[in-house]
This record gives sequence, structure tokens and C-alpha cells, in this order.
Amino acid sequence: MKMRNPPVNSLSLEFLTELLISLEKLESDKAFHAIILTSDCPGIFSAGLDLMEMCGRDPTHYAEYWKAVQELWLRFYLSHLVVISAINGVNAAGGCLLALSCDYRVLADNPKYAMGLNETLLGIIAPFWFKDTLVNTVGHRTAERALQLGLLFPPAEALQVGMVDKVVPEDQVLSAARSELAQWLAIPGHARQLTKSLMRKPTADRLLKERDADIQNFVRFISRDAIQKALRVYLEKLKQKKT
Ligand SMILES: CCCCC/C=C\C/C=C\CC/C=C/CC(=O)SCCNC(=O)CCNC(=O)[C@H](O)C(C)(C)COP(=O)(O)OP(=O)(O)OC[C@H]1O[C@@H](n2cnc3c(N)ncnc32)[C@H](O)[C@@H]1OP(=O)(O)O
Repeated sequence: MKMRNPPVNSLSLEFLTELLISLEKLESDKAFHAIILTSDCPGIFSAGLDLMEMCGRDPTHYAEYWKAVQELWLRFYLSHLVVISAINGVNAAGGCLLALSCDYRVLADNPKYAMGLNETLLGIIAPFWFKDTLVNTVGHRTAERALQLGLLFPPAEALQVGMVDKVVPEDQVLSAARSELAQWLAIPGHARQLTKSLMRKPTADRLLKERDADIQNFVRFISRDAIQKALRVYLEKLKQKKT
């Protein structure tokens, strides 16, 4: 699955919906057993959630958007397919969440390709299920520091803290993901799938039990004047970078 939403693969409502539909199609076709998730945007895996979806819109839109973000995470996190990410670019916040929801992560060895949950740098908060997904991957202490500081880890550090499983030269990221896949596909499918569910269901259930409350919290939080101002300032900084 090659993500293509130029220029930065931001996860707009439309793009989230496209990803969901693609995932559902692959999952319902018995011929498919695995996905390699990668990017078609040079140097960028994903810039995360689309800030334009969270800025200057009305509460109904925020609620619809957040429901789609939840849905994408739940579907990827619990997918019965083997999902491996071949991370071939910078990968921020919501994009990093997507990679953390995969079964295995290969990152291209380029110092520009940092990844992490950098929400605090924008003046926003990583929701509890983003946090849980990170804790499940790197452990509590590393997650606590990374989340508070909004750290984006370059490849060597991402490997060292366990955020990714392998770092390889850029031109080998897809072939390394394919080689890894062979090992996962050699395991009897039902045993692997049940084990995945055993490991992940408690985390997913936390959100499933509080889904509506989580949407309401998001809408309340993102609608605050101070948060809207912080997002506008951040977007402005991104644009000014060019001048
Ligand atoms: C107490 C109660 C608590 C309740 C809590 C409830 C909920 C929690 C609340 C909120 C949580 C919301 C969670 C959000 C998670 C996210 O994913 S936020 C997004 C974070 N992403 C980033 O910080 C990345 C920002 N982008 C960049 O750093 C760079 O763009 C890049 C990816 C490194 C690429 O750099 P490059 O130089 O190649 O490109 P440009 O920067 O020039 O960008 C091109 C173009 O794209 C626009 N853009 C970039 N990123 C985004 C984005 N994420 N969304 C929308 N648009 C983006 C950029 O502005 C440029 O636009 P142009 O100038 O018009 O061309």
C-alpha cells in the first residue's frame, strides 16, 4: 500500500477514508495475507493528521474527522493481516501512530527521516490511545519522555529505543520489509492472528469503550480558542519556513 497524498501525505478526512477503504478491500480478499505500508511522496512517510481538518472548522466536522481517525487506528491496529511499514521518509505524529500500529517497522537510514509523536510541539496532546500505542512499543519511561518533549527520533535513536525494528540503507527499505514478511507468513495464520489479538485487544478495547467520550473530548479540546491559535501559529511557521 503506497500512500500518495502530496505534498506531505497529511491524513485528511478524504485520505483517511481512502486508506480505510483500501484496507477493508485487502482484508476481505482471502488471497491477501499481508500489507507493506510505504509512501509514494519522496522523503516523507506522513506529516500526520491534516492540520487543516483541525483548524477553523465546526464541531460537527471535528467529530466526523476524529471518528475517522479512531476508525483508521482501530482497523490497522487490529488487522488480521500482517502489516509491515517500510518507512521511507519523515514521519510525524498521526503518521507515526500508523507505523506504530504495524506489526514490524523498517526505517530508511537517512538522518532527515525522524519519527515520533510530536504533538506537544504544536501545543496539543497525544490522545490516550496514541500514548498507549507508544508505551506498548517503547515502554513507559521512553514514552513519557518522548511524549512530553515531543521528540522526533532520527533512525539510530528510533532503533535504539525500539520505535523501529530495523534501520537499513534507503534503497533497501522495501526489500528488507519483504524479507521480514517471509518470517511472519511462515507462522500458521490462525495462531499468529489470535496472538496478535491477545496482545492488542486490551489497548483497543480502552478506546472502544470510550469512543464517544473521546470524540467529545477531542471536539471540546480542539475548539478552544487557545488551541486554535496554537495550530494557526504552527501552520504559519511551516509556511514561513519557505521564505
Ligand atoms: C485535557 C483534555 C484532553 C483531550 C485530548 C483529546 C484529544 C487530543 C487533541 C488533539 C490531538 C490531535 C492529534 C494530532 C496528531 C497530528 O498528527 S498533528 C500533525 C503533526 N504533524 C507535524 O507536526 C508535521 C508538520 N509538517 C512538517 O514538519 C513538514 O511539513 C514536513 C513533514 C517535515 C515536510 O517538510 P517539507 O519542507 O518537505 O514541506 P513543507 O513543510 O513545506 O510542507 C508542504 C506543505 O504541506 C503543509 N503541511 C505540512 N504538514 C501538514 C499537516 N500535518 N497538515 C496540513 N498541512 C501540512 C505545509 O503547510 C505546506 O503547505 P503550503 O505552504 O501551503 O505548501
